Amino acid sequence: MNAQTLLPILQLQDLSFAYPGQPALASGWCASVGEGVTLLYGDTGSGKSTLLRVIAGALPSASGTLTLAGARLDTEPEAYTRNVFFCDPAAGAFEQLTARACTATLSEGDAGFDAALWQVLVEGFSLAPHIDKPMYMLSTGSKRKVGLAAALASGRPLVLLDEPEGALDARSIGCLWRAVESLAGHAGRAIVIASSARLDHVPRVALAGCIELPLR
Ligand SMILES: Nc1ncnc2c1ncn2[C@@H]1O[C@H](COP(=O)(O)OP(=O)(O)OP(=O)(O)O)[C@@H](O)[C@H]1O
Repeated sequence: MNAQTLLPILQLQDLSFAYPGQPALASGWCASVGEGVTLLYGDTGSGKSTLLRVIAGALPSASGTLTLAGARLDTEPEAYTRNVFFCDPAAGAFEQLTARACTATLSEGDAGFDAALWQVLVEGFSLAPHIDKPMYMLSTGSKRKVGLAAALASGRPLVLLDEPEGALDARSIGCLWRAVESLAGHAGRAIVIASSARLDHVPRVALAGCIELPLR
């Protein structure tokens, strides 16, 4: 546990998780995530994606207390999950929706969704020609861009990004980090980026904290 804290947005207390028959990926773990960008760093297979899913409330077999922007996952699951953006559009749940409709679904209940920023990201990610196509017609990279544009335009207090550079072209990677940089200074907002790279190659994004796997 070595997350540094400004204002805690996410608090994890006594968190434990193991897949059936496997060693624990987290055991009695405590951490706070504050405003700005926190890196969730670890080698391939160390558990980054799993921990993002636990934090998103998508793996209910985890134990412990997770509190996000004042809402506890165990006692106020709807309020908790409304406060977090996490999605993997390449995973297949949105195949029959257009990219625009997928975005509308992902931003449901998000009063702070920034439609103007989303439009800028659609242009920056070269998504405009694809935005009214069904997701099944999009490449893996374009699907990931749809998810990233929705994530970065989200007004939810916590945004979880899993290997955000994956399958992106160089221009889109530039757009991604410019957006992350500008969001990093927003009060009441935290971005957790899972990556097997330390992000040293992104000098413009100053990290507020780093959580390193395996958790100790
Ligand atoms: N649904 C699952 N059921 C059982 N074991 C799983 C499942 N998903 C992942 N695992 C295992 O849990 C461990 C952590 O996987 P996870 O995908 O969270 O790691 P990661 O750090 O995100 O890896 P990568 O960098 O390759 O994405 C791995 O040993 C993986 O095989």
